[in-house]
Amino acid sequence: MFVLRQCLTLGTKSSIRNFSATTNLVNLTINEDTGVAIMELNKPPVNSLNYELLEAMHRTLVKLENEKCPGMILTSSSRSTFSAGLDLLEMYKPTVDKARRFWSMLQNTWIKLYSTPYPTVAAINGHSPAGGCLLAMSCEHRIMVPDKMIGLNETQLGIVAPQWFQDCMRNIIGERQAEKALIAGRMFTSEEALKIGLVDELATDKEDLMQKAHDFLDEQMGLPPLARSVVKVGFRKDTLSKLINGREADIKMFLDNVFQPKVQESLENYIQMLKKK
Ligand SMILES: CCCC/C=C/CC(=O)SCCNC(=O)CCNC(=O)[C@H](O)C(C)(C)COP(=O)(O)OP(=O)(O)OC[C@H]1O[C@@H](n2cnc3c(N)ncnc32)[C@H](O)[C@@H]1OP(=O)(O)O
Repeated sequence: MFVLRQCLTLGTKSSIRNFSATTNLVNLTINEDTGVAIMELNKPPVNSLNYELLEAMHRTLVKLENEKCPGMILTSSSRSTFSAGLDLLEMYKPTVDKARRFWSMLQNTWIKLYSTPYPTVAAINGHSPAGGCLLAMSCEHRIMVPDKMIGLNETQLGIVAPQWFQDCMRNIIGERQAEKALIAGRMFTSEEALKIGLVDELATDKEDLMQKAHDFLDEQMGLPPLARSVVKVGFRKDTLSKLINGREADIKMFLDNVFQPKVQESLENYIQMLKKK
């Protein structure tokens, strides 16, 4: 196993097949011996989730499903950030069609990621606010490097985390902790996130992060896959069905919300603040 992992980090061609989604927004590396996939988000500088990145992720997840992927690590090519969440520019003064198309692709991608039968682990190598936190929470296991921030901070931006974002958090950290975190739009340090169970492990650095992610997958891939996946999907089905059966209502809620003048004002101020940093 050690030899294989070393091949993986060094990128030895004999055991690694590199598949790049047609855009390079997602780098997909599949280990030919183990089948383990590493899905690396690659939209510099901070992997903000715009339509194109979400679509590339969706396409990659469909490919992994078709190829009967045995396990997947979700990570980022950015040095500072796992994902900065939804691309604010997709929500700032969009047309109705653009906003609808964007939200629908976000739903598609989340449904695919949350319902994967195979084990998934988020190797969180940087900050992970809002939609970034959603991606991490949609994996089965979360490992994070120290001194970064994670959480659903929407309230602090004057926007509301959609119900399914909230449900994902509630499923992981429980009703009371989720209520407090969501009302405040609280961001947690890696260490705080570990304490409340929002992440499962801390890693010392990127190498340790990937090692721990592989260890998690090794353990999961040793379990009978069908039984494993039935239990996983069983636990997630209520949260999934709520969105799947209410997709149109969820889009409507997003559109009603995003076009409110107060929301547009908050987005504008926030974008300006980020640009001035
Ligand atoms: C209406 C209902 C919708 C409900 C749901 C919303 C869910 C969401 O996901 S909303 C998005 C929430 N995201 C955030 O609050 C994160 C904002 N970004 C940051 O806090 C920081 O960028 C960072 C901690 C992630 C990284 O910090 P770092 O110092 O490394 O990078 P920066 O210099 O801040 O940013 C670089 C560059 O990227 C732009 N940018 C950052 N985040 C976003 C984003 N989410 N969307 C679009 N663009 C983003 C930032 O403006 C900088 O751009 P320039 O280089 O042009 O200045």
